[in-house]
Amino acid sequence: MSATRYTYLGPVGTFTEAALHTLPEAATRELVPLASVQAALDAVRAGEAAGAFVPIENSVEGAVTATADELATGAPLMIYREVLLPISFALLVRPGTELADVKRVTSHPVAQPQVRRWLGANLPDAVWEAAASNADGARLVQEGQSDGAFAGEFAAPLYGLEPLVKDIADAQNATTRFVLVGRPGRVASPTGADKTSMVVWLGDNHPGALLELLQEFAVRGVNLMRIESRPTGHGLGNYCFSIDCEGHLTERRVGETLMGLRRICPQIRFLGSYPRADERGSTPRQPGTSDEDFDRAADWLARCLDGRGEG
Ligand SMILES: O=C(O)C(=O)Cc1ccccc1
Repeated sequence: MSATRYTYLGPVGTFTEAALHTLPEAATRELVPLASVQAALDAVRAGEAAGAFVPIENSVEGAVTATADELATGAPLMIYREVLLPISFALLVRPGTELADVKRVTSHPVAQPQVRRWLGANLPDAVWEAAASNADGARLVQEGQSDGAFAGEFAAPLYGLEPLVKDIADAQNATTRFVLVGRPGRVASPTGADKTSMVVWLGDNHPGALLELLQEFAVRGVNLMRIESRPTGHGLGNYCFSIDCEGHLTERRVGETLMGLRRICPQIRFLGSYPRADERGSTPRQPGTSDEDFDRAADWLARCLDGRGEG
């Protein structure tokens, strides 16, 4: 086991690698590119690496399903950090290629919806093929298996390619979220601007089941940041919910929410509390939801037992 090794979605030149380098500790780690999210996570599960850095969510396409599903149902892992990276693509080609020569293009599937309109307008007849990552697409172009790769401009020199078109992004401000994942361990102390992730399974299918789940957050003033349904794989209509909320597990309102979910749901997986990467502060606290409010209520309850519950 290497305590200093981080795996990531490779090969070299992915956006994932660029995002990883924004973490200060990356400078002192052995960074190992692997061919898939699964391989990166499995290396952590096997104890061959201390962390895996992988994409999890995109502001245009939504969940990176390979990551979301692995975290929900694979052997347990936890999220320790997140990084947000604005993404714009360059069309990377072999030197000398002109736009008219580009018949086949490639990218990671999550990138395709971000360049779809550009493709329709500029290369309507080109065939798009999936690559294991955007940098792997660049490698496919280098090897002649494709003519153009949508990837970071920074990947071009790594694969002997040139950016034929730069700044391709159907949606302005497209952002991808990446996470550093490790084996389950101690949750880092709260920073004051934290996020908590979990996966929750609903029990029997009855009217209001999802509402009951959401109420656990609402009554404690916990703001949801993301909720996404994912099929459980056990037949049509069977879903679990991948949820991010504001706050840290050590906050009473968050802890009590998770306990509430634990009581009403057949299964819940805590995925970590970690510093949120966006600079926006938490939404204003609802009255009656601070740690002090919870403590005062607990004190009052104890006093009730002694007949001192008034006031
Ligand atoms: O990191 C990469 O290059 C990837 O292939 C994952 C990805 C896909 C789409 C946008 C950002 C990152």
